[in-house]
Amino acid sequence: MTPLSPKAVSAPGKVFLAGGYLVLDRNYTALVFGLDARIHVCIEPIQTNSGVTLSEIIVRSPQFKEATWEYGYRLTEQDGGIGVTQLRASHDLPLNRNPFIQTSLTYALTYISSHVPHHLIQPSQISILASSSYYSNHGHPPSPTTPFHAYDVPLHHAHKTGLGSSAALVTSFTAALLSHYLPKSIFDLSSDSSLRILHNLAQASHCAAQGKVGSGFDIASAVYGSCLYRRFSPSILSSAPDPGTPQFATKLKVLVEDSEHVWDTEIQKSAIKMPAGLRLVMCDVDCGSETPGMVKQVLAWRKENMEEADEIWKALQRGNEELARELTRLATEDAGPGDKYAKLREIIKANRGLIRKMSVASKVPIEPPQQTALLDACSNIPGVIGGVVPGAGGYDAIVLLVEDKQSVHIELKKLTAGWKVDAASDDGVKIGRVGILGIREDMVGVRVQDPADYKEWIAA
Ligand SMILES: Nc1ncnc2c1ncn2[C@@H]1O[C@H](COP(=O)(O)OP(=O)(O)O)[C@@H](O)[C@H]1O
Ligand SMILES: C[C@@](O)(CCOP(=O)(O)OP(=O)(O)O)CC(=O)O
Repeated sequence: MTPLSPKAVSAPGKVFLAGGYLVLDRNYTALVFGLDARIHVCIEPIQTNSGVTLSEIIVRSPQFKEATWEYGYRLTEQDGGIGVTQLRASHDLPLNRNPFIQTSLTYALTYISSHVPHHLIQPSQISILASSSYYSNHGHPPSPTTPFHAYDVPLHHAHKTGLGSSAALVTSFTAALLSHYLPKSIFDLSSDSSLRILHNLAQASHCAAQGKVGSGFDIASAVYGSCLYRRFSPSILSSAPDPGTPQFATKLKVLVEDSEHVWDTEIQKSAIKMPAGLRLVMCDVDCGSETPGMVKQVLAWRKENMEEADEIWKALQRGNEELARELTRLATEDAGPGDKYAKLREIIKANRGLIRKMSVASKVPIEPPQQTALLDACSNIPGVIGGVVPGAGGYDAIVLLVEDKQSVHIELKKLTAGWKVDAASDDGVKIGRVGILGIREDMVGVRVQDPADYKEWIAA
């Protein structure tokens, strides 16, 4: 049997600029930017000398300690798809689980098995490499020729910066498997229909691994890059088939290929652009406070206060659409005389006002006072157009829209380096060090990569 050729794929992280909470409801949309922080996945056949073929797939994250996951796979009965079992490296070691990897593997292999005979799914090894901005841990590139950092800790000690690592991982991992095992006539990342298949399959895997149906904006931006996003109806995935149950393989194929035309996701790539001369800057804010359950709390408040909430939701939706329109106008038309960014500044300011209104009314720290102070200080720097607390909000990040100039970067560095809100504010939360992440927006979604680029990371 000729071995399949190695393949590599990467997918971007995201920053949710506008539409947090609104996007959970299909009546509203979100503005999501892809980032130049990517998760790369390289897959290659395992060379077996003995002629014995074990049905085994080995996955590694070579940047981290103890980050190897080995899986056995087999075709299950009653069209239940491919069953994937984690193998123990040694009897006395506990199983180190990675539900995002195991679930994506189960879903992708099951989908692949509905197109190619099971014996063609040959063993492989898969390597995962993530841009250093996904984690705030201190790492170092092991050689001058690699952009990736090695960390001295296991993955569960990595501090996430919130760029959507699991969505970028599930997307690039799924894309790498499909590209490796399926012929190009069935799956080809340069075709729109394959992107739709990847999107639907990655959404299904990500939801199953998370154990909940979110809005799916992070998978959408990992596949398509920066876009205006309207979610799919949640019932599409809440009624999705379960792995291992009879007919899982057939039902998953129908769902992923959308034979019944149920997917109502809307992705508008052309509706958002970044004007030349502007860029996004992301800041990571150190804070001891976790804010679990924010989504639940906001939705519960909205349910109880529908009228007031709808007023804010509608005004924010108008503001978010205006923001997308103005960014696109500046990117495509000649700006008139005067301060060409004046309107953009006003729109961001007004939207922040509405977000604070939402925060105060729901008693959820979406833009808490500590972040208001930081955003206001940054916005006063010449060349900073404005900023917001991204996504669900909270204490741990801000995103700024700035003129792409050295002077702006220098002033921002000065401000953030000296920033400390020591006095605990009313809510008792102190925020500490503010760091600028070395990343910016990237319009491109999932991308084919050259497997040769990862050679030094891949164990022989
Ligand atoms: N480099 C990596 N290698 C393997 N798995 C990873 C890697 N980075 C992230 N993950 C997986 O994604 C999970 C983090 O996902 P999640 O908690 O949803 O955070 P995020 O907001 O970054 O998506 C990790 O627990 C791990 O399972
Ligand atoms: C509230 C939300 O609309 C947006 C949350 O955006 P974040 O970027 O904060 O999300 P995480 O990556 O999961 O931390 C929930 C959703 O859309 O699912």
